[in-house]
Amino acid sequence: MEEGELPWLLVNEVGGIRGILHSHVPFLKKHFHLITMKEFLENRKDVGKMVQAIYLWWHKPVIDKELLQSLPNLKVIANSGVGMDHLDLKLIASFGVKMANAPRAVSSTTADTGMALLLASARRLVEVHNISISPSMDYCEADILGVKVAGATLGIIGMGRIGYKIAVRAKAFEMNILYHNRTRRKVHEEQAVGATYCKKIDSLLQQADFVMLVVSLTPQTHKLIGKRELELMKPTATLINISRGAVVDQEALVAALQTGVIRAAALDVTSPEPLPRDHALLKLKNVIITPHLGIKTDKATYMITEEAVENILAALNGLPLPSEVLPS
Ligand SMILES: O=C(O)C(=O)CO
Repeated sequence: MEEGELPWLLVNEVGGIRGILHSHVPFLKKHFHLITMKEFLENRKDVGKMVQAIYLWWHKPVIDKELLQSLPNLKVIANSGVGMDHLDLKLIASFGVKMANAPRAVSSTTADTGMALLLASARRLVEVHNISISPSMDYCEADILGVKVAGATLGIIGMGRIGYKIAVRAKAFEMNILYHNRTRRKVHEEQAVGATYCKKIDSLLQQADFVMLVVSLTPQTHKLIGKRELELMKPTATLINISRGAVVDQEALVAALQTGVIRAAALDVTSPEPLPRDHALLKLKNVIITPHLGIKTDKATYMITEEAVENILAALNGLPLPSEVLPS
């Protein structure tokens, strides 16, 4: 690379379903020479050795051994979100490549998504919207009775940054808050949001009216919520998932929703995404599904790009990465 030339940043595409947003391009171009996967694949040899960084947008491009081998000067991969379960962290590290995520940018907006799903499910917003726009607009009162949120108990499984921000929001909605986390929060943090620690998930499941999943997907959390756990929940309880689809045994969830083991589910994440159009979950009235809305607001996505740039520039300048992720 010539002195003064911008470092080369590989992105999947610009625009489209899996491309970075057009509105982020001017900012990225201030710092990098942008190159898309299509341009890279057309001229692998010449472009490959120029690329020093990758910005992953919604898990794309796929990082595999072949790609890593074709990028001999790659220094860093920045992810446009907090979950890194789509990456083989050990493989990437074995190429001497650093990795970063974007925890600062994502937490408030993802917490908002969780609360939006909780409220929408409690008050059956999708069902009543459909009633409201139907030609007959006919309903009896029982059709629209929801669940009272104030005074209800929310069980948060995963009390990291996002989980904590959900607790902040739930407190404002006058909910009682239980949480489970690998490590207990400090007492003053618990007190600030009025949250009670449950060492055992089972006790949280038995008490909560709403259970919100906010854990990362790891081998330990894969199918964390299965038939047994669903059966521990109250028949009046609602499951909300904003983590990853694979944290729930989806077949068990379908059965639980069909047979009244639990009241309802609100899912921002499924496995796979999107679900096949004939999937049983899409046919249930007591389910709300959103398309991994997570962080998707204009401001939060822009902040993610800013956080990614900050991490990439740190890595390229040999400085500590503000949000480095190490293989466990
Ligand atoms: O940050 C992430 O990994 C998300 O999935 C946000 O929804």
